[in-house]
Amino acid sequence: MDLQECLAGLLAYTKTKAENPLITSVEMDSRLAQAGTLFVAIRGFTVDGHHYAREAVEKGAAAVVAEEDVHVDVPTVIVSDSKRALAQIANRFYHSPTHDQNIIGVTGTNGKTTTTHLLNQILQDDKRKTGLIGTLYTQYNDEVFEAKNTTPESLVLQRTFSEMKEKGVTDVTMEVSSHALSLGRVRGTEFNIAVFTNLSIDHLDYHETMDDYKQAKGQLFSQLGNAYDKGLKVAIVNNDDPYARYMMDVTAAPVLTYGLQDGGDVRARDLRARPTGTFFTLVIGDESIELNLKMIGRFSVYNALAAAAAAYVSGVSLSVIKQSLEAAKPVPGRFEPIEEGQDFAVIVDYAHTPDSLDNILQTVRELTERDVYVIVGCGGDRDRTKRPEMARIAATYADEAIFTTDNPRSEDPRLILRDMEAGVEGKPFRTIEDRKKAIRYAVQQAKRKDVIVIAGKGHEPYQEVAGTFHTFDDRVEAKEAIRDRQERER
Ligand SMILES: CC(=O)N[C@H]1[C@@H](OP(=O)(O)OP(=O)(O)OC[C@H]2O[C@@H](n3ccc(=O)[nH]c3=O)[C@H](O)[C@@H]2O)O[C@H](CO)[C@@H](O)[C@@H]1O[C@H](C)C(=O)N[C@@H](C)C(=O)N[C@H](CCC(=O)O)C(=O)O
Ligand SMILES: Nc1ncnc2c1ncn2[C@@H]1O[C@H](COP(=O)(O)OP(=O)(O)OP(=O)(O)O)[C@@H](O)[C@H]1O
Ligand SMILES: N[C@H](CCC[C@H](N)C(=O)O)C(=O)O
Ligand SMILES: [Mg+2]
Repeated sequence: MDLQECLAGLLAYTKTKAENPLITSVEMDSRLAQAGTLFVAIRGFTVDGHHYAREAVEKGAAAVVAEEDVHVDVPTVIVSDSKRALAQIANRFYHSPTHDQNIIGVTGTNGKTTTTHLLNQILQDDKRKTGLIGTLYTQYNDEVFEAKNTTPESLVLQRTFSEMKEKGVTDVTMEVSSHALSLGRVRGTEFNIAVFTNLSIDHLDYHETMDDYKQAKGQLFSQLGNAYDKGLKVAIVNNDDPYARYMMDVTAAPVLTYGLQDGGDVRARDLRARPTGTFFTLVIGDESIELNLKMIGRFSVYNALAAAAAAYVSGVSLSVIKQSLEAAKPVPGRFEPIEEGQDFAVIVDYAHTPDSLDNILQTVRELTERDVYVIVGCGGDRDRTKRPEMARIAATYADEAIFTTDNPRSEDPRLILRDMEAGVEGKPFRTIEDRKKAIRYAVQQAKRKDVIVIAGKGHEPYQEVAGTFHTFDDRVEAKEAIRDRQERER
């Protein structure tokens, strides 16, 4: 494709040279530039891509897109917003890959990874060729690719859709983070279905107010638009969430609601929670079917309903939805039980927001009368308002709350712990800064049938401390601690 064709979607720009070179790749990172690359300079949070334009040209870039003249020997296309231009160029360069795929975007504070996994599984069980993009990985065609972000930058995203399309993928389920929406990463992605899970406190370091956070999430629904050029477009909204009304108001697409209260289009009737699973009647319009979920907790029912609703509007039958949800395996690091033959329970979970912690601890409390140990920390360089809240919730539900380090990143772990401790009034807690020791302590103390919840890091295989990623996996640590205890008791 030549430069002019790449630029066809842009309404206004100026060019420093008239030449029209052949473009063989589009890159936003100078380190990836090669002969024939169109390099797009982005002003980032850390550095300014404009400073790397010269390096890109030295590596062979045939043209540059930038917000100002970068004084290089190849044509420079000057635009007012290079990030917006990148999304349009990427979409053009990869031939609008999402135009003829079924694209389902899931947004919300909690439950995106779980819901997308359930939905991807249902679509696979319906014999579709599926793609999955999210926090854990990008997955299609039996291949798994590492994910840097929950929702990748527009360029990577369009490239991924295009590769998926080449491999015959028809249905793509993806997590859409609020960062992605606010930073324009999904511009150019043509969604058929947008799903809203819930909204609660998180990322207030980035969004500053809940209103701003809500508006970012809302963009997925306004982006659905009212155009029917791509066939079906549906907004699927959790009716029981206080922000549901907003998501419905900002979309012109038809809305399907779900929830546990009466009145939702998709709902769970006669819910029965058991330690082994959750039983309910799945009702969609005037159809209904009995469901035995292996997952526990009301929050799991919400995720199952969201996945069922999106599968249903994608044309999957209720019987396939039932079979798939009943067989669903736990998502790595989400309420994942650790079994090493011990006589107490250990659960690793990714709850790193007040709402998610509240949900899982409430679930655990409902299931046991025995002692509950909660090990939790809070991430550094992230929303500080979460810290006292998460500590308060842990201390409220736990018989023994143990505060520890999560990913301190550039912050002093002791100061993060002080922020947490400030949220606890009149309830006992213990602080063990070293996460390994915190896990070992709880494993050592637990009596028969007690429950240990290790929250906040789920699937993460590392601890990020002052710019270094140290190998650390809660699941591995828990197993080792249990084995050591068993060894000692033998
Ligand atoms: C705050 C934020 O969102 N940062 C994202 C941003 O990085 P940045 O702005 O710091 O980029 P930068 O390093 O300043 O680089 C600017 C430009 O210069 C270019 N460059 C840089 C160096 C060089 O030698 N040559 C060069 O060309 C870069 O390629 C880039 O185009 O752009 C990068 C590329 O797309 C992202 O990977 C990165 O996400 C970082 C890793 C991150 O932590 N993001 C978090 C906040 C995030 O987005 N999280 C959400 C999930 C949150 C949730 O739901 O819980 C997510 O979707 O992942
Ligand atoms: N529907 C839900 N409502 C509230 N909490 C939930 C829900 N589903 C899962 N959780 C809790 O939130 C945690 C994170 O779940 P999940 O990874 O599915 O969410 P996410 O939205 O993808 O999170 P992230 O934005 O960090 O990627 C789980 O480990 C669990 O504790
Ligand atoms: N996507 C979330 C993950 C948080 C996970 C938690 N372990 C932490 O480090 O705070 C974030 O980047 O805010
Ligand atoms: Mg996720």
